[in-house]
Amino acid sequence: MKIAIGSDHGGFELKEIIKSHLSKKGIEIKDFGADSTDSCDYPHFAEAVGEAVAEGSYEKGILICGTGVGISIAANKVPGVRCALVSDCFTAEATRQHNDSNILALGGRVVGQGLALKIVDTWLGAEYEGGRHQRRVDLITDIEKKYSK
Ligand SMILES: O=C[C@H](O)[C@H](O)[C@H](O)COP(=O)(O)O
Repeated sequence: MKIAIGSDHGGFELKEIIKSHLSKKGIEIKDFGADSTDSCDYPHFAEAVGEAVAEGSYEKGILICGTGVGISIAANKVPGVRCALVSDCFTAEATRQHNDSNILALGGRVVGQGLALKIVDTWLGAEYEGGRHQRRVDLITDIEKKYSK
């Protein structure tokens, strides 16, 4: 599995912890930045990771900012991205099973490191269920197409 990851300064420390955690599991990770805790702008990283996932270069993505809100809003502007902001393990599992989310967003100032890693493992390990959920995912895609140029 190839994972694209990105953060702003507010998510930088958690990004490094997640990278280390996933590397130990043998998961291939591409870091799209940021490279430090210097103040920067989360939409750049959301766009880069969003495009990498939407075009299929990476199967899934992980994005982290201070709250996870800004970076998830920005990522969801990229057609094909279904980015879920998650702060509990139930939602981590359900958003894969029901929404086929392809990017996980976390708040580096919200969730502790231990919970964040549990969320990442749960999200990566859960499978999309399809069935009745596919109709709803297709309806999301229809909205996206309606507003695309
Ligand atoms: O949704 C936005 C994110 O939480 C940002 O990480 C946050 O707004 C950055 O704030 P500041 O520039 O005060 O560190």
